[in-house]
Amino acid sequence: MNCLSPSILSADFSRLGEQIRELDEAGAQYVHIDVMDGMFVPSISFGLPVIRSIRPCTDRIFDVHLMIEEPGRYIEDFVGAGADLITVHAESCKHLDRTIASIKERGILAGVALNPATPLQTVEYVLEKVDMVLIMTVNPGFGGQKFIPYTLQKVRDLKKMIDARGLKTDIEVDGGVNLSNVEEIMSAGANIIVAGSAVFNGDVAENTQMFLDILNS
Ligand SMILES: O=C(CO)[C@H](O)[C@H](O)COP(=O)(O)O
Ligand SMILES: [Fe+2]
Repeated sequence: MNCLSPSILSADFSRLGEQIRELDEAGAQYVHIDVMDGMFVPSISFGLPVIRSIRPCTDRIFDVHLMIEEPGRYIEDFVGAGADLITVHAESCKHLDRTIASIKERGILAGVALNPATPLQTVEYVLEKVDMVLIMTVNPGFGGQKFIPYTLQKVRDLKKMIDARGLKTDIEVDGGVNLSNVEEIMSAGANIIVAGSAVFNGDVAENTQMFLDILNS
């Protein structure tokens, strides 16, 4: 199934609850929550108290993308705050296998993210252990960047790797996705689509609906 995961990094934070309810009513299946620590990536976004406070706004899947150093230190806290799916960057974990196990032990979904230049081989041995692989299609740290074209081939190669093993692992793409390139990205094999600026710039409900029409076509 194809799902939309709007990134609230581009939301109007003064009306965050209201905007999340708008996404929910428009039918977005996930809410993508970008946590940045100013170390793994240059920016600092928001963290646990914000996630806790928006949790009552929707029952949609909280898709928490941790762009923080050694995320293994905080898994319990993010589960407690309401995460349904936690994605950690392979580049940020000294012990990726242990961090994935710590997410799965808590009964939620686990994802592993790769920066654009990180080889797919990095997930080769843990592929069976995760529910999702997130292919970064921009360098992480900011919303509103331009999609990096070579990452499309990476999505195709990952899809091949997953199919060859008979797995059903989800492929999420994140960064620079818009209404003009989303079809090509889905054709490459992605089934969970993150979009921040393309959803929140303009009419949120209308943009969500336009993405969902493409995802469901
Ligand atoms: O992880 C991210 C940045 O590191 C964001 O999820 C991503 O950039 C979404 O924003 P946009 O769709 O505007 O590119
Ligand atoms: Fe993200």
